[in-house]
Amino acid sequence: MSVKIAPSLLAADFAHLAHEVGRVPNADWLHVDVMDGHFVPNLTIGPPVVQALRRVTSLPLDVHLMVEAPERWLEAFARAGADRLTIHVEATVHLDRLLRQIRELGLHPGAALNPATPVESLRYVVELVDQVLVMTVNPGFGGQPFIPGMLRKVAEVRRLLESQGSHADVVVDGGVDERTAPHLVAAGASVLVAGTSVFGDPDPAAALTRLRRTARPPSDR
Ligand SMILES: O=C(CO)[C@H](O)[C@H](O)COP(=O)(O)O
Ligand SMILES: [Fe+2]
Repeated sequence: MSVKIAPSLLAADFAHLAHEVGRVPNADWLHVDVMDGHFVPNLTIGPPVVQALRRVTSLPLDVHLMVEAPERWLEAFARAGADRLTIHVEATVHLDRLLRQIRELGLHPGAALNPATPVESLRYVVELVDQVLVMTVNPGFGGQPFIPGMLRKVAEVRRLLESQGSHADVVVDGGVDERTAPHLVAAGASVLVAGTSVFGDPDPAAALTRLRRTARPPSDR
């Protein structure tokens, strides 16, 4: 299974988003971080920006909702043209219902875990998700250092999925770079979200290619 790379636009130049999207033609997905100033202490972007991005790219738009009461926003992001919609398990007491709603809207549902949230919280929704996002930093900001303990968690998520016959993607988000990527892939990650390590590079496409290479087995680099 080849690893997918999803550059995070959080680290791109917001004044020139269309240009930034054009700098990562080799991406598999584009990761869009939505923050509401409540679930996380930061505010970013909403459906109008996703709609604008939809007009300038055919890459899958992977929307990561870091918002309270995500049920208020599912339809709006579906209408805006999101392809994949990930909600945090900590943000709702109706995880099962919302994951089903995302599927009914025609999108790929995802569930995200903050660093302190146990993998066990996913046990009864495995069949409802196309991806599990493991936060490898605390959500809210780009450019933070990777939390090493999350490697064990990635492996635990992969084991839980496999135990139920699920081939859902395991997405890792936060502090992913050429140093951490090989460990994350070895632990079971299949999608690497990378903001700073891609858009912080003068040549984001080259940085993405390097990241993809480090994610391969050493014999295949
Ligand atoms: O969800 C996020 C933050 O909450 C971002 O996707 C993540 O931080 C990516 O940024 P970086 O690669 O710079 O760590
Ligand atoms: Fe994210």
